[in-house]
Amino acid sequence: MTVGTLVLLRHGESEWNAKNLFTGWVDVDLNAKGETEARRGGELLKEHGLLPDVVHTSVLRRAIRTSEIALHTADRHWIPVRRSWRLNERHYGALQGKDKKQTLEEYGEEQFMLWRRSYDTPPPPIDENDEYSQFSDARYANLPPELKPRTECLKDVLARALPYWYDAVVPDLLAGKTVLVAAHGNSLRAIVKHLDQVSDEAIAKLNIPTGIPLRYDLDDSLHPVTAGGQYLDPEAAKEAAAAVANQGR
Ligand SMILES: O=C(O)[C@@H](CO)OP(=O)(O)O
Repeated sequence: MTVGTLVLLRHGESEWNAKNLFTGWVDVDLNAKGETEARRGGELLKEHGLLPDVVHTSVLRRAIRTSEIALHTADRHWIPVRRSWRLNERHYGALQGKDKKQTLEEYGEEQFMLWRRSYDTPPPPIDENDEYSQFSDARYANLPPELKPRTECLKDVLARALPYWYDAVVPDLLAGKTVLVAAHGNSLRAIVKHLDQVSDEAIAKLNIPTGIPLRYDLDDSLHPVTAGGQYLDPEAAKEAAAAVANQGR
């Protein structure tokens, strides 16, 4: 059996990444740098001959637009698209809209990093009527209330992403396709944790840079041939991942 190739792509820099605000499910757009990163992502796909047959995205603008720009650049704008809230960024609860530096100063390093990177400590829940709540957003109208998050830790993200992974992404991989998944820092960390069987402790140290495609070749059991996959621009990925790790400082 030939298993297809998986390409993970975190959206380019968003308006709120640049302002250093916790974002989560808030539907902010890419900024100009993010659009450039998305184009570069598409060029890398083209240069490496890694041309997606199908794309899966979250229902958030920054991932959708990144995939569109990258695919347009790679001349693959015509491939089938599927979207799911299950690929959304982690819901950041009451931290959505808050400044990362101020939050670090107010709560201290330990609490800040527990909220940002621990596997199972969610931030405080958001109030349904908060200006940054998505409780009444039309795109989630058909979700039963118990599935609509008020906050999420990475463990929650993995639990809601896995049904989509197995129902929608895996069948494409098993059909031998090159599958692009355009999503977010923390939803991609959850998928990487699952693929590479990263421990709950080690996942805290893993950061995904914006706009650089991460290639995974998988064996018949869907285990990565190379642990951690391969960034199409490894040098840029290393530098950009360190910058993500240092946000708030
Ligand atoms: O704000 C967010 O939604 C995420 C991704 O930008 O931030 P962090 O890297 O702090 O988890």
